[in-house]
Amino acid sequence: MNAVSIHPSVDNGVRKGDAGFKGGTLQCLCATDKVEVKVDAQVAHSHVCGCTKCWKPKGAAFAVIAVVPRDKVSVTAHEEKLGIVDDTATIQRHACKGCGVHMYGRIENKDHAFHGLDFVHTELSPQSGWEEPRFAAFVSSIIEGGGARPEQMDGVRARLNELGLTPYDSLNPPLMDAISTHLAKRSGVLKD
Ligand SMILES: N[C@@H](CCC(=O)N[C@@H](CSCO)C(=O)NCC(=O)O)C(=O)O
Ligand SMILES: [Zn+2]
Ligand SMILES: [Zn+2]
Repeated sequence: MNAVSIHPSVDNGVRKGDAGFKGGTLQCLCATDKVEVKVDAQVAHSHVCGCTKCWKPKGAAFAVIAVVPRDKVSVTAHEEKLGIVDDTATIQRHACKGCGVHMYGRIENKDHAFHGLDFVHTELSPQSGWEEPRFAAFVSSIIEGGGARPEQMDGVRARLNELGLTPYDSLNPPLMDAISTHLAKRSGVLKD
């Protein structure tokens, strides 16, 4: 049974980003007429994600994904090649119709805890210095997506721990708490 590749950018160890990094560009994988997206800030909450919806490079079980304020994200070339993958999903992923890469994911629902943040794949950038992934989300989902067999999961979680990417089967506690806090305020359970 072949070893599971977490993601090519972390399989040999996680390289730290630069605290002073101020952003850069993302490019799709088409050979010509690349879609280009400018991200004018360092990202936050970078993580590897095993969910079935996030774009992953070929052979990788996980995506690398992070968030950035939506007003820092702009499409600077070949916007005409972008289409929404699934407009019923919470995160509307704008993908290149040529190569399939997701250029940014946006939450349009104003009542969502993460409204105002876009999801981006920093590996699409020629610049280095982006915040490194710090945890692993939706680890069990890699079975659902075909990235691993159930009996490989102990090894996958051990490798994630070794890489310093604590594995969770949802998002990490701070992000899950943020979602829950938002819902508790909306329902009135949590006041002020
Ligand atoms: N088992 C499902 C879970 C998918 C899921 O909930 N993914 C999260 C995180 S994506 C980035 O971390 C999510 O918020 N999804 C909303 C959306 O994708 O629109 C599966 O794996 O499919
Ligand atoms: Zn493309
Ligand atoms: Zn995901």
